[in-house]
Amino acid sequence: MKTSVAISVKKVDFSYGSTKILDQVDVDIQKGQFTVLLGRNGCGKSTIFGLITGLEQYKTGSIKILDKERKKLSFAQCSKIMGFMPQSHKPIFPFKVKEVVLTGRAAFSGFSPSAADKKLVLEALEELGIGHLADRPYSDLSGGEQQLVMIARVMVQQPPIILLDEPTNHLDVYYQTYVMQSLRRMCDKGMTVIAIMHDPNLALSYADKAYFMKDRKILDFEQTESSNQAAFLEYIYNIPFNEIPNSGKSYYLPKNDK
Ligand SMILES: Nc1ncnc2c1ncn2[C@@H]1O[C@H](COP(=O)(O)OP(=O)(O)OP(=O)(O)O)[C@@H](O)[C@H]1O
Repeated sequence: MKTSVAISVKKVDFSYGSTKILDQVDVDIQKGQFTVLLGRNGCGKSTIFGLITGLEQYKTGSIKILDKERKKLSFAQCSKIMGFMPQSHKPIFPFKVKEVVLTGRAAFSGFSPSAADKKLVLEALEELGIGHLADRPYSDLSGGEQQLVMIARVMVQQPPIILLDEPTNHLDVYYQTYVMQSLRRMCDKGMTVIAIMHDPNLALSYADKAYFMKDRKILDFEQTESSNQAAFLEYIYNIPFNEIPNSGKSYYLPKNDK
């Protein structure tokens, strides 16, 4: 039976050596939704992405990508289903931006990119508001510009599922908004996007679904058993928050009683 679930994680444990990072983690990522994953530094967010993308191996439990057990998918199959932007990427050669983005098409076009591949590259750069960078050497760009190029590189793969590890961490407020709106539009067209983020307000403003990690588990922001969501955020981040109503939504700011 076909489901509406893009990624299903069931009862997954994971340790680095003797240090347990995930304990019986369960989460279902819905197709066509913009899902965000937050939590304190070192809580295990990138580790979950590593298990989903195959960079790390799970020994217990199950991870299904579009109904297929991830362990049984080849690298080539995974790269057609999932696009992944890791947290850090080191520029080595001074390739032009458009050439770097074109490498995102490699799984489809090999070493002979077509005119259609090149058109996709320029469209992705325009979609992210960085068309003007197309001919610049990638290694000369600022950290934020490089990050936008890496997002474009994932977009041109046109996979049904995209995983982004901190897509907005180097961006100014303008580009943070630009990227979040762009990811929102991609989900509205049917793509599944999962992003690791650190700013709860930015994440909650655009996402359909928010999960937070704490104590080796994943918790659903909507199904918190805390008395309210500010209390839930206090539990996650170990600092008190104020809930600030704003145009029918809530913002959460750390309390500053000074
Ligand atoms: N290859 C590794 N070997 C040993 N420990 C690791 C390894 N990778 C990560 N860890 C540890 O596992 C824990 C979870 O790391 P992970 O990168 O998943 O956290 P994170 O939630 O993504 O953190 P951040 O928000 O800081 O990026 C951390 O304590 C980290 O030090």
